[in-house]
Amino acid sequence: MLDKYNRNISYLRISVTDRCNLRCTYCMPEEGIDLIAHEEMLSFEQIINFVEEAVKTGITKIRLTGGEPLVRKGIIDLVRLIANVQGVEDLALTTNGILLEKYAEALAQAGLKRVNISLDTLNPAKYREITRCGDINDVFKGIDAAKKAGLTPIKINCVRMPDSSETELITLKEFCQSNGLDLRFIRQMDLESGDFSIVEGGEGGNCKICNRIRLTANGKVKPCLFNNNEFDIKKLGAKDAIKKTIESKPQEGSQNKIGKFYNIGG
Ligand SMILES: Nc1nc2c(ncn2[C@@H]2O[C@H](COP(=O)(O)OP(=O)(O)OP(=O)(O)O)[C@@H](O)[C@H]2O)c(=O)[nH]1
Ligand SMILES: C[S@@+](CC[C@H](N)C(=O)[O-])C[C@H]1O[C@@H](n2cnc3c(N)ncnc32)[C@H](O)[C@@H]1O
Ligand code: SF4
Ligand code: SF4
Repeated sequence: MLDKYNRNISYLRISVTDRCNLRCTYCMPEEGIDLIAHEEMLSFEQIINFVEEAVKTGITKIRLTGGEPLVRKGIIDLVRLIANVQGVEDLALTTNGILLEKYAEALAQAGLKRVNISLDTLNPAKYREITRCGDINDVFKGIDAAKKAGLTPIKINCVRMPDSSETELITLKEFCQSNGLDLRFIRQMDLESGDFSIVEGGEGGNCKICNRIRLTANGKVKPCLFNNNEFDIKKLGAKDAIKKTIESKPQEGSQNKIGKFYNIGG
């Protein structure tokens, strides 16, 4: 469906959970977050119903994200259900990679096409510092498993932090080149100030061609990462919520406070 600026809204990001097995310093506080209550989380049935309605309005590309999508119970079944919805052409997932070794093959079998993996450094100690608890070897094993399962092309998302050294980033670049991975640097966004001037990140940073909407884990549809507008599918129904979301999609990102990434499927 075209929005009022003639952009073709074809990309849906679904946050399947706000839970995560890491605590990246730029994303969430060490003590964790106020979690969405279990009974508030969308069921698979509600998600599939939403996807079916979304496809009718022209969505063809779906990305599962979170939180960490691989900690959602039954994620393989959810992938299979979404992959089977007619009209879904590209089904991808963004992950920290920790659980990929365990799930990559099953995800591919279920119909997932590709993964983007977050990795900000190759230094194990720095990795643990950034994620507060992660073992980088799990990510390496996850990358290998994703390659073997054919979840390609694999994009590596690296958030550039003020203290990222050039040497460190060059090492990561070389690692990606020699392993057939596409590396993308993402500028760290200030989640508190919502400073829009630092927005970057794939095509996501270009509002003029922005083609996406997002669904939160508790059923709010959002037109923009930087806009507080949201439409509740539990109140409005999926069809109406999608329509209202597309109608309200801003051309430029709003200056409002950015929502928390783990909540809105950053
Ligand atoms: N400005 C803006 N940035 C976004 C948006 N969505 C994601 N990003 C940024 O893009 C980064 C990478 O997101 P991914 O989950 O890998 O998704 P993607 O870039 O759409 O993935 P591809 O389809 O593979 O290009 C995120 O970490 C954010 O920094 C958005 O809607 N707006
Ligand atoms: C919120 S995570 C969800 C998916 C998964 N847990 C992961 O880390 O890939 C999606 C992306 O958002 C990025 N991200 C989180 N907080 C950010 C911030 N403050 N600025 C820029 N990117 C951020 C992460 O690096 C990751 O690539
Ligand atoms: S960036 Fe991803 S892995 Fe890191 S805390 Fe946020 S949701 Fe978890
Ligand atoms: S800031 Fe909003 S309008 Fe701009 S690219 Fe991101 S989601 Fe689209």
